[in-house]
Amino acid sequence: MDVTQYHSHYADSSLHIYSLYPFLQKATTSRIILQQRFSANDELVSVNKRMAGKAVDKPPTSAFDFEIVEGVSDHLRTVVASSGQSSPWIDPATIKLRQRIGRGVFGDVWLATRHQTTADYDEYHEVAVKMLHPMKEDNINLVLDHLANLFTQCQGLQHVCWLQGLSVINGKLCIVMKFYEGSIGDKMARAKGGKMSLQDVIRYGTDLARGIMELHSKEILILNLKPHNFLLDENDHAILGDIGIPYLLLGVPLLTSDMSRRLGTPNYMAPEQWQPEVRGPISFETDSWGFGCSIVEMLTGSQPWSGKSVDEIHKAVVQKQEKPHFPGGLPPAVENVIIGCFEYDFRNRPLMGDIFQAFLSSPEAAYGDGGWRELGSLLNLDKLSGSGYSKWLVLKDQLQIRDTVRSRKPPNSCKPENMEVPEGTIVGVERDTERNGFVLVRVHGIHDPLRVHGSTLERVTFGLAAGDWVRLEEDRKKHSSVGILHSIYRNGSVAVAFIGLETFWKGNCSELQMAEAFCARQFVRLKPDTFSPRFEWPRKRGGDWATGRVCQVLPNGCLVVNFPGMLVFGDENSSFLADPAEVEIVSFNSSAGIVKKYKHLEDFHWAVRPLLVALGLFTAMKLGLFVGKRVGGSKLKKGSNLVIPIEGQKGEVQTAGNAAWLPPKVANIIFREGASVTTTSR
Ligand SMILES: Nc1ncnc2c1ncn2[C@@H]1O[C@H](COP(=O)(O)OP(=O)(O)OP(=O)(O)O)[C@@H](O)[C@H]1O
Repeated sequence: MDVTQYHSHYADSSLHIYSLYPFLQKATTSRIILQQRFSANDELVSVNKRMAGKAVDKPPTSAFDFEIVEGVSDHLRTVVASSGQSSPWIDPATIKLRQRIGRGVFGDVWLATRHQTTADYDEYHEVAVKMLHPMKEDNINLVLDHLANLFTQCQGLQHVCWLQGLSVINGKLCIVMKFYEGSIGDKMARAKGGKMSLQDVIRYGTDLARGIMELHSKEILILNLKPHNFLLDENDHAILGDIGIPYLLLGVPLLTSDMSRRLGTPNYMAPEQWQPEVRGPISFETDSWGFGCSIVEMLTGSQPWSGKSVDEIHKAVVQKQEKPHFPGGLPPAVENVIIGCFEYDFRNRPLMGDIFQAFLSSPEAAYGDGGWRELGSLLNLDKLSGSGYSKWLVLKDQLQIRDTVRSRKPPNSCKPENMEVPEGTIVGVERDTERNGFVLVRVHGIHDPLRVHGSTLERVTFGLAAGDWVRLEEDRKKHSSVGILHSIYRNGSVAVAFIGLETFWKGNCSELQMAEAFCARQFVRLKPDTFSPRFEWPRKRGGDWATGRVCQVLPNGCLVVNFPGMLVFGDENSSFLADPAEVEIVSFNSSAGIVKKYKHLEDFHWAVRPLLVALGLFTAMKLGLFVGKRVGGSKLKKGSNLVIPIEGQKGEVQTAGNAAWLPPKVANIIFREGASVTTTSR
């Protein structure tokens, strides 16, 4: 293929972008030819001059002396849109990189010039080019495919950075975008104290929530929300500058990758974002966390977790489950929604629509001059978040007439505790309280419908409700076979979270079976047929697998397990993860025989065994002394305390009182009988 064929090839808009890759090497040649054509063609110069108000005087001769047509004309936008854009391809020869303006984990951003020419006009425009880091050749087609899809999805979105096309320059994939005036991050850097007025935060926040909703409606997650990725247009509107590159590159190995930062920028990353296949999956609500962090930064002028290393942030967010601090005194709706953004379990966070509503309902006008009035000290959100289901979780499913419903189980519980509605059908929804109101439920055997608050009910479709534990009929190696159902639509399509998957598994409820539920405080051990568990699992002294206690259930069913029966020293890891498909529940009742029951008792606390051993010795001693005294003729009155002489001790010491050093549960077990044992010195 010669250069002419190559150009006509690209002109064919139906051409699929990844079929172009083998010919990219020729791009440099084609650029030279294009420039020669310009230099020789005075006609084109006069065409330029005819472009009202946007003419350039002479054609550029090098990569750095283009004259720029200010802004991006609507004309160009129309041309791009009307070209059908079935091929988003931009000839690399028409792009001149001028200056690098940023370097991120996924690539560099360049200020560049794009040359566009038709029979009627000839224009040079400033564009921004996001040049992705090099990747293995095998992956290029896959990423191009994703990019082409992203490009199509993003066309016409109002609050998202305008993508002009895709190209490959020097073998690197490039996203060509409109060049914007600057970012919110830049504006903050110039502002006093590095922060913004509440008025601006609410105004920009509303714009951004709109942009995020636009992308979410196309099933695109952004995963990299931060003030430097919020661009400002010529009308001072905030535009989403990152169109979900981390999401796009999910699972694609990059040649130069910092794995800890592959899924976003640490300061803004949600707990599940650090290891989505273990603590995930990532979801729309992952962006709610990033949005919350960005708003906090815009309000305070300091980055969440500023001054902490990546490891420290990981520890704070993922392990200690800490939340960023933010100032009080915000409009109540905004404050509530931001508190919700920092829920550890993403199901309890608001969706972007909820955030948008909260920002929209907080008119900045109510705050006078828009000055930031900081009321009180920083709020620690740890204290604010309550237990139980959040309002945001309940709002995610709107009940409708004819839905089958049942009472919701309390959170962290396997069994329903108050089944006011074991199963019923919605026959009425209160209209004036649509989003969070009462419903009428017809329950079998009860004459009149019950009036119940919608938040206490969950929808049951084909026998399943969100939150149920499910098993995939077909066993798949990559991910666990047991997971948690997150949503079930009325047509039976489902989204399930499984360990091993970074995003939801989507399918039909007919592929699922109910699975045994796990909840906090249950004891679990590896199933006998599990020889190499997915996660590290400790062994007892004898070499058998230890039994642990579930302290948390993650949204994908991953169990966080502690081992109270094992003594932990210093910094040793005290909590482990477990795949629910690999463990079984252990309980006193299910432990057959006295030996197994005793062994299970040892799982409650590491001190049980030494104490019982000590108690056994002690009892033996008591018995020995008693027998000795009987033999020696001394008589103890019935009911009197047993007195044990101890060398060198003065006064009476109640051993039961000494149980204060014991953990309370162990103390209860051992001293439950209320035996009074006294020691005294001779
Ligand atoms: N279309 C654009 N117009 C103007 N400036 C842009 C555009 N896109 C990005 N920028 C700016 O370029 C800089 C670098 O952006 P980039 O997104 O690559 O870096 P980053 O935000 O540091 O890292 P990353 O997003 O990869 O985590 C940012 O300051 C951003 O504001």
